[in-house]
Amino acid sequence: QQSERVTAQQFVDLQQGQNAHEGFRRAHAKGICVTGEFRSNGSLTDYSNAAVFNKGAHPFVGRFSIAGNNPSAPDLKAPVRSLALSFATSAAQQWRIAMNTPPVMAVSDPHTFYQQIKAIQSGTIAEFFAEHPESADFIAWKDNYQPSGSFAAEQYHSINAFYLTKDNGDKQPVRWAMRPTVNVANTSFDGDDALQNELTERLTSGPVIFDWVFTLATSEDDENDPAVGWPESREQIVAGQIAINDWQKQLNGDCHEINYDPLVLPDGIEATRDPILRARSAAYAESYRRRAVEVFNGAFEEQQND
Ligand code: HEM
Repeated sequence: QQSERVTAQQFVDLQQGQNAHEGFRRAHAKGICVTGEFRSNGSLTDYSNAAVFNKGAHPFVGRFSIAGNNPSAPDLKAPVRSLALSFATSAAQQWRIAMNTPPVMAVSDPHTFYQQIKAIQSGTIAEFFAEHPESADFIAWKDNYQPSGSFAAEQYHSINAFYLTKDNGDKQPVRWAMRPTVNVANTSFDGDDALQNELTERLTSGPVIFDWVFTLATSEDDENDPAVGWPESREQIVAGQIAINDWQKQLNGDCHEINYDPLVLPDGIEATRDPILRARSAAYAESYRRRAVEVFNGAFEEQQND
């Protein structure tokens, strides 16, 4: 059955909870800014006009985060870890990407996702899953997922599909993932900032590298449904590697004022009709508007004078 429709404001009200943390993102509130470059090998230029795929190095401003609305939450307790990237090849050609550790969502539309968040908050998620057969792929992932000891050792997924496009009208639906190049089963870091501290320590000895892997859908796959995984036999193309070189604390870092809106796309990448993408864009804008007003009104004045 179709869930009741919800607005971006209702989403953000629900996500921020009773006591909003002023000036912070209403979801993925705890994070760390990073910078680096995408070293493109040029292998996607047959599929897309996006300048980012031209062979060479393309800088980005990124952010590792954990899901949740609390900017001081314990890193190792979060069920989902995330990586966001922002490429700006020119003022008009920007690409904002926000990825999570699960490869799929548990539901296919925003209104049902709203009900899922309510179920998590009220402790009834088992009942929710029992009533939602479309959650099967998500649950299969969740049951096998072992959180690693490092942001560098997770695999981050686009979840939603997009089109790679060419000027001649060719359109290839894809999902992508950042595939880690290190294996870190556990960490010796503890405390609330274990993952951030592990990352900053790791970066003192060199960049953190991921392979950027694109999976090409066939006509058998529904690119508009983020809850259904695609068969492992689908063709994959490694477009190059992202290399993260440096970090900044989020409050004074370059990522803080970026809204990683998944509909900010350059020429050569287009949105699918997946309704979650529109809901994300609207909710991120609402969250951004709230935090921007609070920062303007002095939410961080004390911290910035430290
Ligand atoms: C309807 C579904 C969703 C809603 C309503 C939603 C909502 C939000 C909101 C309100 C923010 C804070 C934005 C800001 O203030 O800058 C956020 C951040 C984020 N979301 Fe979502 N989200 C949804 C689905 C997803 C999905 C499917 C993914 C992964 C592919 C995702 C990944 C992220 C990440 C990584 C961030 C943090 C980005 C950053 O570092 O700034 N979200 N989300």
